[in-house]
Amino acid sequence: MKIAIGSDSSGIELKNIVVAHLLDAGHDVTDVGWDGTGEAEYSAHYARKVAHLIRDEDVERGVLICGTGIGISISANKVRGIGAAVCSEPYTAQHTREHNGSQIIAFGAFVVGPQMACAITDAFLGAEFKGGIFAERFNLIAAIEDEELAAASRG
Ligand SMILES: O=C(CO)[C@H](O)[C@H](O)[C@H](O)COP(=O)(O)O
Repeated sequence: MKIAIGSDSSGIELKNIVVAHLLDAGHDVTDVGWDGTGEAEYSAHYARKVAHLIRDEDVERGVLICGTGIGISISANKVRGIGAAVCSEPYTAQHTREHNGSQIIAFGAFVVGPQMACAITDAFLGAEFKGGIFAERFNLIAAIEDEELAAASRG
């Protein structure tokens, strides 16, 4: 599977572990940084890069890591059509793909250790969107975004 991954400075050690885990499993991984050189950007920067790769269909799924997973997931969710979910265990990671159609999983390096991070990632990648009633619910969420954008453009 084609997967993009990004983190801020707080998440870089865990990101490197997850990247190695994904490569071991045979995935095609695009690491958008931080790369450990120079000064790291705030997590929003890496969130946007991963979200754009998903939006442009260059990759199928994304993984984002910051200290808590919160700032980086909120940032990714600002990109139209993107669903990024913060998860601290595998059940929620599987569920958010199956029920919410999330394309990105996020977690915090201050919150989960390497084994849990890899288990969360595996559960997310192993799950598929169920469609049906969940597609109808997905569309209800998407409608909020569309209507808010339309309202903002009307001023
Ligand atoms: O982006 C975040 C929160 O919104 C992250 O959790 C950060 O990693 C956290 O705030 C720590 O930041 P720092 O600059 O690495 O100390």
